[in-house]
Amino acid sequence: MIATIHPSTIKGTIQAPASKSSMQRACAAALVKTGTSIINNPGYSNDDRAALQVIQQLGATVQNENNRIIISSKGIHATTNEINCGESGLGIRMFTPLIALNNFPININGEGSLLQRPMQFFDAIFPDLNVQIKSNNGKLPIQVKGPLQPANITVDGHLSSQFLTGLLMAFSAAHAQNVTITVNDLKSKPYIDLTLKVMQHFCLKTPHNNHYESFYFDAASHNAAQNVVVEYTVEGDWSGAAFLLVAGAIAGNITVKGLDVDSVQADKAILQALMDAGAIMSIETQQIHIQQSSLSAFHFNATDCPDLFPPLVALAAYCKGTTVIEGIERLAHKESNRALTLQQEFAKLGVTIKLQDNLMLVEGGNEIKAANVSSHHDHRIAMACALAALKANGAVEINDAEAINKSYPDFYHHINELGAIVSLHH
Ligand SMILES: O=C(O)C1=C[C@@H](OP(=O)(O)O)[C@@H](O)[C@H](O)C1
Ligand SMILES: C=C(OP(=O)(O)O)C(=O)O
Repeated sequence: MIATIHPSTIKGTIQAPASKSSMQRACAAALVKTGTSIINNPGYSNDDRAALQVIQQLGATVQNENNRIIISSKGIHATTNEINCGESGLGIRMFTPLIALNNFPININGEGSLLQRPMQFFDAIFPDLNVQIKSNNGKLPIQVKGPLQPANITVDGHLSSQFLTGLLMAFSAAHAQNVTITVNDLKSKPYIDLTLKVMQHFCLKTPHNNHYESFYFDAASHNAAQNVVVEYTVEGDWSGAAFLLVAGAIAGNITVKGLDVDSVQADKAILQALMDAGAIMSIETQQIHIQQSSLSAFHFNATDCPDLFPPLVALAAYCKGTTVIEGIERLAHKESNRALTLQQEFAKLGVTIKLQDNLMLVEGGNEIKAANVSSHHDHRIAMACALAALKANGAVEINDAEAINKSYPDFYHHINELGAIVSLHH
């Protein structure tokens, strides 16, 4: 699909999408909990759909009912030996340790960019947890045979927090007692806060977090709250809403609803970047108002919130001066190599991006040019280019525009509802 975005001004009120980080964790927690769980405000991005599929293959039943999902689980009992996690990095890294709780061989695969993303963490750690693993040189497909048994281990957290999220869930499911996961150099820390928060909400045994350096499951035995029906409301998504807020700062006068300013989501940090850029905003408990203003270059460290790079680059393109964003090492293994794809596609829009050590330097404030760009099948690159288009000197055509379905299927509709001129064609 091609999305053509014409120069536009946007105004009005819009609801933030459901967070796939919150939704996918809720699916996993509902599977681990046993009994009945109710999920309100469910997401329906491709990653969310993949998570619902996986928990059913692991024995849960899922019922859709008027904007809520009812999940029943009797614990983890795989009903198949072939599980596909779609294109979701979190999905595969969170569910693989849960899949490994079964005692027979299961093949795990994925789709699209996920086939290129690193999984060697599992090759390194699983033998210490009684899990036999065969991988394709540290990539998909992989085969695991458990059952996983919690043990004291030391893991490397620098590549991704997602593997740790999976281990924390699986240790909890296996009723870990008196066991510690030690983590070196953990990145994306707030995502672990979200994992622990969801685990707690679902009454799962939750470890003590010792400054993100170790996670200790104490000696207490945990009686799963089988008969308690847990109700969970999926949080509004700061990662997707970051694109709306930046769109507002570039071209708007808009209000975004449904975001929790007290959320532990990493990408809530977009507010700081917008303030540093001089955006005019009013932040209230349940809504954020933001309008176009003159913007200036800023300095931001995105090491722990790497998904903000694409909207930050679109913002920086409209900020006078050179914006510096730290943390490009975190971008190499996302849906695309995002430092390079941002550099390549924004060059077509007339924006120079330099990559220097761990820094990205964006030269902003010049006219954005009409261009034909590619998403590289990366949802966040597609959305970043759409924002850049809002005040360009002509239309911007985005190829492979359907990539947005991975996290934010309503994105083009939402900006169109706000008045952006968008045409979608095949
Ligand atoms: O746990 C999560 O929900 C996520 C963690 C982050 O990954 P890393 O921990 O690999 O940075 C983030 O980039 C990803 O989009 C979602
Ligand atoms: C990298 C992302 O997701 P995941 O790692 O879960 O595929 C993302 O949403 O930008």
